[in-house]
Amino acid sequence: MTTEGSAHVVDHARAEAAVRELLLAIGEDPDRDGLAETPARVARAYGEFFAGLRIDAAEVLSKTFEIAHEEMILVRDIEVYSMCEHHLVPFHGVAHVGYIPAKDGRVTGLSKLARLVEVYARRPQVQERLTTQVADALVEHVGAQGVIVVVECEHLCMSMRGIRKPGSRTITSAVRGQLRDPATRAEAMSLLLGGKR
Ligand SMILES: Nc1nc2c(ncn2[C@@H]2O[C@H](COP(=O)(O)OP(=O)(O)OP(=O)(O)O)[C@@H](O)[C@H]2O)c(=O)[nH]1
Ligand SMILES: [Zn+2]
Repeated sequence: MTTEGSAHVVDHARAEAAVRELLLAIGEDPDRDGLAETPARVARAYGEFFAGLRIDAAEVLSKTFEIAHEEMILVRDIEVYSMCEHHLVPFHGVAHVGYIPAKDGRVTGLSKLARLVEVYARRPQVQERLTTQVADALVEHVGAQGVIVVVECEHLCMSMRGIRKPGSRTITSAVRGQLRDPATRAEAMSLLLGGKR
């Protein structure tokens, strides 16, 4: 998980004051034993939740290497934890990221695909933007000739509040370049769903 340096991503004093205010707003006593350290804990947790705001996708994808592979590379079932920007509650699920390398056959490390998902998930987000940002970063920084990103998440803002429909899952996809071609896209989808359905 990409949480390195996360302790520094929020203004702790400000976050702690805000959490204390929230506790007062809901009618709690922020000084009672169990809550006394909560503002500090929440500030640290927010440092992790939003660590992606301070990580540059270009840097994550800066190292590539030559393996002369010109076919699709797909990493499936990358766990996603993000925060809905409307309600600041989590949405979570999986991302599948596939790409066709640049013409020069240079690829990025497999773990970097998961790190890339983290960069954009660990921000106030909507699922559509997360999906397109991951796709666009692979085109921009790796020179991918084609990209497919599929994200499938449950939004707690739809489960534990509001419409209260636990178990509903939202699926978003983004395709770029050669993956727009129906045959290539069909191959990607079969790899993506392979062994699952
Ligand atoms: N498109 C999209 N919508 C999202 C995402 N996360 C949450 N939402 C939706 O954002 C909308 C915000 O709607 P509002 O009417 O402004 O807020 P609300 O009154 O809290 O809405 P309800 O959730 O319907 O109670 C809701 O319909 C949420 O389901 C997301 O990732 N993508
Ligand atoms: Zn929400």
